[in-house]
Amino acid sequence: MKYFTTGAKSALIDKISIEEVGMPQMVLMERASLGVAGAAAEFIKDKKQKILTVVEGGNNGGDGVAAARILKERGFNVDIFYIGGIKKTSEAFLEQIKIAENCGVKIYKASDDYSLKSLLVGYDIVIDGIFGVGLSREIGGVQAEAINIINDAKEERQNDLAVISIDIPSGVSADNGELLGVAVKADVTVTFGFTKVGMLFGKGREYSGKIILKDIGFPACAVEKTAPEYYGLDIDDIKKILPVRKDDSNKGNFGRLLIVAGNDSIAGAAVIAGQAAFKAGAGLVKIFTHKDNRNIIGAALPEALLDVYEYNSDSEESSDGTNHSAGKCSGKITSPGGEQSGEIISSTDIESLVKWATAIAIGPGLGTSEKSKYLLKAVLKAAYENDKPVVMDADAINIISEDRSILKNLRFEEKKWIITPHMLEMARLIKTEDENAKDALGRIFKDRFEVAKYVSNEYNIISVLKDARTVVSDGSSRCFINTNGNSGMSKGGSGDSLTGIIGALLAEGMKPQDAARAGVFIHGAAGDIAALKCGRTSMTVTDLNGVIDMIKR
Ligand SMILES: NC(=O)C1=CN([C@@H]2O[C@H](COP(=O)(O)OP(=O)(O)OC[C@H]3O[C@@H](n4cnc5c(N)ncnc54)[C@H](O)[C@@H]3O)[C@@H](O)[C@H]2O)[C@@H](O)CC1
Ligand SMILES: [K+]
Repeated sequence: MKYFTTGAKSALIDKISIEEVGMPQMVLMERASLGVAGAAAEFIKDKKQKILTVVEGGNNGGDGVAAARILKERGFNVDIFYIGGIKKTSEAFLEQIKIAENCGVKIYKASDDYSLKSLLVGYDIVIDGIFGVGLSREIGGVQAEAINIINDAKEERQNDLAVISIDIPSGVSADNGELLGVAVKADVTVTFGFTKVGMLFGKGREYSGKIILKDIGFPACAVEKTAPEYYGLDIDDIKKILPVRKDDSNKGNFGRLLIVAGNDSIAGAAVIAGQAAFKAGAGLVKIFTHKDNRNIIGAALPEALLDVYEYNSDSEESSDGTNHSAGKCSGKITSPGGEQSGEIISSTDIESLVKWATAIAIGPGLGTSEKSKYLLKAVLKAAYENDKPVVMDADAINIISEDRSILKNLRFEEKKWIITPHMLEMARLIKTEDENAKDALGRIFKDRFEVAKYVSNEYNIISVLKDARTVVSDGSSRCFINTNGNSGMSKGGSGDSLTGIIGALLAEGMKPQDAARAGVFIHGAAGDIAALKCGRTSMTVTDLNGVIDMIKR
């Protein structure tokens, strides 16, 4: 397991390490600077290249000054530009300036009328030590000017100017990846102890470039005392929570997943979810879908069991009952305004389908018509009454967004169900009456963890907030952040695949929180293998589904 820290948590780890454990600040700073110098030396290679370390007067600047001194001692051609615009310079920074001057490092001060713009022309590399995790508000004035000069020079000179940020690109919020006014666009960021949460998401991710994580010796007791909330898992952690597939077993040992998906003439989502479920290890998969999909799904996924329903609206001739002799009526549907009515006819009633399953996945391609609403409500009610785990995605979420009482009325004592909205679906799910989806989306970007946590507690379920980095919340203060996966997965069907994987893991008996975390991890890892095999541009969800089993091996 690895932790990710916010700005406040990083500062607290510093503080406890220094004030309570007794680590001298200058020791931590020296180790941080050695880390920066080492990473920079590896990146630079040609010692003739000229490096300009641009600093402010906080501890991030202190790291910058110390790194410049270490690089100089190692024979690199390095100078410092000191902006000098913050009110309170840190003592460590001032001490580092003294040491650097004693070691003969040239320091250009803006207060001596040196211009960063003119100076920068003569340099090949910028080391950014302007702000670190102490950044607390929008950047303006001289620091914004310096950052714009660096970014403009980078834009103009592209690969002829490299930018290395210390700890976090100056201007990126360590908490959510948003830019506080302006931010340095780095090629490389050398970060200390823990990757900052803001470097994983949105602009923060883009601006960080390649992230190099350096252990600078924060004592474990200091870290534990701060109880970091955000964490990631690696393949070994995931393997520990996956069910063991014993040799002495049969298909009945690996669960029965009921997938309620598809709509008249929409079969693809059900096929993708079913494929993924088999690949993720489900013993039996039954798809419950519209009768029109029978032949397509039967041909595309012959290993799946299939149960179909027929929908007769009142306006159709077949609604006279004559066609129903072979079927059981699952329910009559009337829209609230009475504008649409009809009935769902299936050979197996919904209660029996749900009872057969060890878990249920519902939503892919389901549609949002009255018929789809009826199906969702009937399946969830039966699942609730029969104590079955459920994963809900896509149209299931869209329907719930319109009528949140569906979920609110089915609250278990424990969190047994999983919901997997992407950012827009989440926005629809949380938006208040006087808010539009765009504003709700803005709230998610500001604090996705809080939103995921809110949904988890509001409905007493596990929430999986899907994005380039997916977050899983069980409603506690701790959140899992998944860091694998790639842009090749941003394609139609990707969510259906995740639903199938999570459904399979639930059906195999995993706890919902574990099924959600492992499902998201397996999905991302399979996406990475598919990208290696086929390339991000051309990989498809079928390619991803095809390699799911490789992660479980
Ligand atoms: N404290 C420690 O012991 C260590 C700190 N380290 C470094 O120190 C950094 C944190 O240092 P600091 O806490 O001094 O903070 P920073 O160096 O990030 O920022 C300096 C100061 O700028 C001011 N400031 C914040 N936002 C501003 C804005 N928008 N405009 C103008 N001024 C603003 C604040 O007063 C802040 O303290 C880390 O990111 C890391 O690089 C490392 O040396 C490891 C050890
Ligand atoms: K920085």
